Amino acid sequence: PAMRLDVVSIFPDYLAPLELSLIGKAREDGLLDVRVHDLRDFTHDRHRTVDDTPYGGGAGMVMKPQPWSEALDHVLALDNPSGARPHLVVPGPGGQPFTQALARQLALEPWLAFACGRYEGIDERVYDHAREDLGLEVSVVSLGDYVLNGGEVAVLAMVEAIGRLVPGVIGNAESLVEESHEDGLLEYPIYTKPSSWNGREVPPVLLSGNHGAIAAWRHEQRLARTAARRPDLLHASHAGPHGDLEIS
Ligand SMILES: N#Cc1c(-c2ccc3ccn(Cc4ccc(CN5CCOCC5)cc4)c3c2)n[nH]c1N
Repeated sequence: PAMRLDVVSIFPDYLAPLELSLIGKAREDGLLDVRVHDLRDFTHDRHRTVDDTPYGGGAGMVMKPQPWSEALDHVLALDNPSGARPHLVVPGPGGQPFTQALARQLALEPWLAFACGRYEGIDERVYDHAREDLGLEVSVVSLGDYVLNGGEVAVLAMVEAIGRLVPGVIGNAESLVEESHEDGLLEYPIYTKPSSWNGREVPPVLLSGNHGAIAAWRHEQRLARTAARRPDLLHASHAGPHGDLEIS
């Protein structure tokens, strides 16, 4: 059965890229069932109001609870005769870090619903309502330590990271194995034809056909790159036989 992904946003067009390329193809192949909903469809005033001023003062606006409550009811009722429950994922600057490990966990779930906030965020009672009244698991997740204006960009990234882990979405499965962050080291440099370009040569070892030497060179390159760019990812298990981190 397809993995179902619902996204609620006041900017549904922001999610249009999910109709393209890999995710788009996975949708055509019935591997992913992606539905985008406009939060304003769940307002009832003439101005389709979704925000208001914060109690207790402070800058900016807060998203009102009622539209979110009706949007979640709609998502839960749509094509859901069994009454199954989605895992509600809410992007937020204060959320738990979105990592490859979390992407792998979420890729195992049959149904994810994403709430894209804007302004200063969503009234806290929506989270309480979702957990306590709707019985949903709710996770607040952050892309990283920088400030965005809303959750849509984060959902595009999360849906791509999660979607590509769903079996069948990526053609050759082996490309999923050899990739950064899977065993904690960054990736090695990659090259393709021509072997000489702009007076620059491809490292000869890669043309040697000596697969042992190629594997050793690639591991060495991954260690060096990780040491240079992400020393935080290096730990004892990457030390060489001499107990040192073999970095040239
Ligand atoms: N994922 C992810 C994100 C987001 C993200 C995700 C969702 C929403 C919804 C609204 N915004 C805007 C926004 C920005 C900053 C703040 C903090 N406030 C603290 C108190 O002072 C005022 C500011 C709140 C809301 C969002 C931002 N940002 N960065 C990530 N990695």
